[in-house]
Amino acid sequence: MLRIGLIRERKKLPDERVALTPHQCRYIMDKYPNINITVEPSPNRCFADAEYMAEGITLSNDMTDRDILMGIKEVPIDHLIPGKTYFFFSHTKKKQPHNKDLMRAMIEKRIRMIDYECLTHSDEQRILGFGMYAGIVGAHNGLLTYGRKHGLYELPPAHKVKSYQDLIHAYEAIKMPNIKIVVTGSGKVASGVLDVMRQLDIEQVEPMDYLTHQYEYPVFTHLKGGDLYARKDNDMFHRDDFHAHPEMYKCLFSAYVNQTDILMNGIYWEQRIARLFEKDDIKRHDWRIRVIADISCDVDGSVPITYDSTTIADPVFGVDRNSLQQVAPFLNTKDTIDIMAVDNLPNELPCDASQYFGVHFEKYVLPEVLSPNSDILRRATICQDGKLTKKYEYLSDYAGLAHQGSA
Ligand SMILES: NC(=O)c1ccc[n+]([C@@H]2O[C@H](COP(=O)([O-])OP(=O)(O)OC[C@H]3O[C@@H](n4cnc5c(N)ncnc54)[C@H](O)[C@@H]3O)[C@@H](O)[C@H]2O)c1
Repeated sequence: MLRIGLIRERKKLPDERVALTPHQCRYIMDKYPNINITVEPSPNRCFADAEYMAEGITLSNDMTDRDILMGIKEVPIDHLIPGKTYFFFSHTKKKQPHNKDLMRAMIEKRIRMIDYECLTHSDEQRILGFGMYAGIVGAHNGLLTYGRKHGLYELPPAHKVKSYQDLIHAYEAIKMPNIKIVVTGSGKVASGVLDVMRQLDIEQVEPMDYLTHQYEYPVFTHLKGGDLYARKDNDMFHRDDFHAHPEMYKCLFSAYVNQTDILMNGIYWEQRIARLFEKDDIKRHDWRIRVIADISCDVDGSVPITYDSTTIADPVFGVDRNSLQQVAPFLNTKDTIDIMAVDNLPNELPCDASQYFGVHFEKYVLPEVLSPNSDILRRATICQDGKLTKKYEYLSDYAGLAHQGSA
């Protein structure tokens, strides 16, 4: 029997998401009679304890008999049960300073840590994530902000509705003005943004048409790697070369700033990659962008006027184009740009996001959990038996292990 426990989220601002919905727990227990799932009660989860009970799932505050414990965000150190296998987003693989103590505690408590973020197919594509819902909510927030800034239409905030379906319903009552939108990125975030574009019947056009035509209806163009970057020496784009040597590439976004009303940014970004524009560019007399939904949300990153991340409660700030200073949002003037930079977007639609996550866990990860020798789990295991695994030995200093043999 494999005993799984769904643990309660305990971060200061508790997350409402959960790895498996009540219905998914029931489905898994019916499909695999050798799996038993118990749920730790929680007052904050988007599915009530009673919904798990209604599916015949046991609730318990005692998780010590479980083989595998599944959460979403970092588990507080004093709640880590020694020797257990945990699945959650540990945010340790980039040596994030705020999780150094957690990393050390996991080693000390001989935890087997399997990080959702590190679960990949053999081509390195991630198996699990909430990017799709970050894209959906981020695009929605961007459109909401544009409507409010210009007094054109009102949309309900995503966290005030029950599901994405309710947002889609709200779109039926909106006639979008003939604006132009750029969508950047090629991952799960971008697919979420594209879904919202489709739901609103916003027409997709090719980048060249976008740059050279004006339309009587709303349009968007989708800029992927080759549309956004070119090698400085020969103007070419090769994906693998770009990933290996991003500093050799220049960004081509400048051509779009005088043709775009909303930028929906969903790119992967790191310091070596050129920004989409520089701060002073927003002073350009032909600058047209009024709203930026910075879903990537790298502070001072690809969007240099993302001065800070924002919250679900207070999602938007303005930036004055002349002073470059932060100002109030929703001012109906050409002199300001509104930035939406919420860093936990999927939490605005926690039930839908959890459902999406659980489906992928059940399809692609659970069979691996049941297999005696899973490469997928091996690659995603950061530590076990008091040691880092070979792939993560580069975390030795961070984990407080001066020099170790691999687990
Ligand atoms: N604001 C939020 O709440 C929120 C939520 C989820 C994700 N995000 C952010 O959005 C961004 C995009 O996320 P996603 O889920 O679409 O990512 P993803 O993993 O689905 O896609 C990343 C894409 O970037 C490309 N890429 C370019 N250079 C790369 C490199 N050096 N290494 C790896 N991939 C590279 C990949 O080919 C891939 O297509 C990320 O920065 C992520 O942190 C924000």
